Amino acid sequence: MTASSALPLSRERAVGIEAVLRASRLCQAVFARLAQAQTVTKADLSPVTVADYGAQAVVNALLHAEFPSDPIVGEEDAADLRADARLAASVVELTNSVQPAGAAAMSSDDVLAAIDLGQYAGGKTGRFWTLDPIDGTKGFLRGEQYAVCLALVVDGVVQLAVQGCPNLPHDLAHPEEGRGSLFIAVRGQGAFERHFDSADERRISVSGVSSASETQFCESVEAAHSSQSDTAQIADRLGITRPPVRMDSQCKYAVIARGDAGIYLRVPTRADYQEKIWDHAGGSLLVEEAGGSICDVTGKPLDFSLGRTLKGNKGIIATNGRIHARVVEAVRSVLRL
Ligand SMILES: Nc1ncnc2c1ncn2[C@@H]1O[C@H](COP(=O)(O)O)[C@@H](OP(=O)(O)O)[C@H]1O
Ligand SMILES: [Mg+2]
Ligand SMILES: [Mg+2]
Ligand SMILES: [Mg+2]
Repeated sequence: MTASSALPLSRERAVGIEAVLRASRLCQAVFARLAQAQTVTKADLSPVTVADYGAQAVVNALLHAEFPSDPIVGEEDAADLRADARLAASVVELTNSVQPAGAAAMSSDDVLAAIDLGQYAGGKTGRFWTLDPIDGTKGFLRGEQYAVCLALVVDGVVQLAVQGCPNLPHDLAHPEEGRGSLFIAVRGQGAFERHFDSADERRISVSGVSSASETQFCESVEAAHSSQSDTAQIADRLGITRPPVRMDSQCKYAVIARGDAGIYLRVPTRADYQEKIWDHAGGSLLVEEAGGSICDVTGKPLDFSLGRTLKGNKGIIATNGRIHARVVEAVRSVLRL
């Protein structure tokens, strides 16, 4: 089923899908070409690859061509590329490799300027896009899960999500049967999945389990991003006996939205860490539109209106909805909140 063009945000939805598919193709090409993608280290010590820059250039350029007055809150900026001509040249080559046939090639200046369109501050009025060109860069580098995550925020509320998950199995129990899904949600219109090789969409919904002990929970692979000792205690308190599903990136939101797991926990490892809006905007809408619930570890709704970070929130709890209150109670009790 495909959403009718009469529905709200249908043009944004179609452009978002095209942008995320192009960026996902670019990332897959980088991984295939470079066993060890060229990486540089940003000030926060997170790895960033030529694919992160290229994917941000591709998405921003298309958004800017279609919606020239919409600002963009993107994770990356071109400062390191301006200081490294070789790195910049490989990003320019990559960006041009996924432009449609017949499109004029982007110059180095065009590509760097497109990346830097992502520096908007965000906030509570008007509309802006938020982009994580590769969420889960560490997963990408390991050949595991990562996601290209795009969302549209209007007056502080997420209205559209398009998320590409190139390595995600169509069926987690049968990874050999195919990988690569796109997840799409528009507020009020439901959540959908389509495979990379087909335009057919199917509506997805969260799992129907009504007891937390019967489900599995997901969390980060990286122990520095979420406290795995706290989540083990929370799982214990909920009577969950199955091991956690550890997965990088917002693919975790997709598997909650699709009903593969019932709970996603992200428990802060440091008091001063502020979650970034591009790490949660799209995923949170996917879960809500699939029938689930989301809040922070204190039970507060996520607030995307405060700038580039979720500075009013700490951590994340996303569930299938039916078990939400019970999970929030267990998290608060273990974390003594
Ligand atoms: N100390 C920390 N706590 C929580 N998240 C962190 C973190 N340091 C980095 N991150 C974020 O965790 C994201 C990956 O999420 P996950 O752990 O679910 O795979 C990273 O996104 P990028 O890979 O886009 O940089 C980064 O923004
Ligand atoms: Mg990063
Ligand atoms: Mg991220
Ligand atoms: Mg990223």
